[in-house]
Amino acid sequence: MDRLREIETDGNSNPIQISRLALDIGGSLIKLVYFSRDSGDHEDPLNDSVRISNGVNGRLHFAKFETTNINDCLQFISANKLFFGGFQHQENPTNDRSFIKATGGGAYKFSDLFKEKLGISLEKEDEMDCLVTGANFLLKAVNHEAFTYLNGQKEFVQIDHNDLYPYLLVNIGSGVSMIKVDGDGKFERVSGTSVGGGTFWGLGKLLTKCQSFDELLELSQRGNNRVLDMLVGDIYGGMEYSKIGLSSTAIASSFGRAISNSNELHDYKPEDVSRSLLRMISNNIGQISYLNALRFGLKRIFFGGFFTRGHSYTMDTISVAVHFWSKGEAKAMFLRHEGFLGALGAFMSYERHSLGDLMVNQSVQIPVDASSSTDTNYNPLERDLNETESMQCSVYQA
Ligand SMILES: Nc1ncnc2c1ncn2[C@@H]1O[C@H](COP(=O)(O)OP(=O)(O)O)[C@@H](O)[C@H]1O
Ligand SMILES: CC(C)(COP(=O)(O)O)[C@@H](O)C(=O)NCCC(=O)O
Repeated sequence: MDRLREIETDGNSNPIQISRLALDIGGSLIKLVYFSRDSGDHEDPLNDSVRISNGVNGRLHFAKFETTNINDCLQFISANKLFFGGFQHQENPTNDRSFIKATGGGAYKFSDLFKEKLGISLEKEDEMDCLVTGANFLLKAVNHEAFTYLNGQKEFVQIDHNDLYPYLLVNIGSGVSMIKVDGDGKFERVSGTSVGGGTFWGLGKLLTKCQSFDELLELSQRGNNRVLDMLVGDIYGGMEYSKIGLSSTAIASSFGRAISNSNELHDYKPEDVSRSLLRMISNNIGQISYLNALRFGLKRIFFGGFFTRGHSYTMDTISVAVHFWSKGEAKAMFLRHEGFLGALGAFMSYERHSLGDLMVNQSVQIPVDASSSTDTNYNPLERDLNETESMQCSVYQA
């Protein structure tokens, strides 16, 4: 519980003031974004971005919990008094003590629970709207947010604000949503698939008996997909099918090898099962994403959602699929704050609904303590699930 205490004080034991909390309660994970004011001592006189007139300097914090452990999340919010960061209704402050902006299906499902346990109302924001707002904010305001990942090489993408739209946003959460984004608040959900992150975690759990998502991902790193996947060469006697552009090592049928012998599930290593599953789902999402990009002539596809978890094999497979099917025409890009798009969008919706009360400074700096995620060797798997991250920013009176 040290972490809970940590965020109640700054390094000098001054209480940190939390203002504004927003939630994205999804099928698998609850994401929290909240803002804490800097105590004056923390201001950096050399940093313009945290010195905006009327500005309140501070940090945006990010945290997540498994939705099945929602009580831990409630306890976290309560112990840190994060809900005082909600807003009072302007029209009738006595009517409702406070409310918090929340998005995702859980904002509906758990509305009564929040009221009962914390005495706060969840003010619901549309999930797709929040995803787009969060993605646009990150792409425009955060340096080194988007990157490509191919053959183990991570390259940050410089975003040209005047040439950002249109793009395809693919959010891989429990399920997958594909959204054509044409501008701020201008978007259309053009497709989706139920074969997503929940499928990988759910099927993987059943097939490997893994106890956690991280364990399943970690297993995949040690697995070999060729044990279970049927390759073109398996069917064509070691030869390629060059006429239709398939090499002998291309996967002809995911898990197809399991039919060619009398092996039972326990005869396969969980590592190999996890690897084939991750490859199958990532490849499928990459392909469907490309097809949707093709439908609308989009060249840039940004992937968000916590399925990717900054994991090399997942991102590599998605990138290869987009590259292969588009013949190099379309580009897959990933976001460092991958799973927090919806929560950020909900966070930013306070200003829209409170008549321009607050705005987030657009020149967000990545602080030293979050810089591990700009490191090309950054491995989120080495981090604690509920670890809080933060970035320096200003919120100011409009
Ligand atoms: N620690 C974790 N526990 C469970 N699932 C995780 C975890 N980390 C990553 N995931 C993956 O992320 C998916 C959820 O992504 P997210 O964007 O949060 O979607 P949702 O809003 O549906 O919860 C899970 O289905 C799983 O594939
Ligand atoms: C219903 C959802 C928007 C919920 O979002 P999630 O909690 O998965 O992030 C998503 O799971 C989804 O888009 N599913 C795919 C449904 C379909 O288009 O077939």
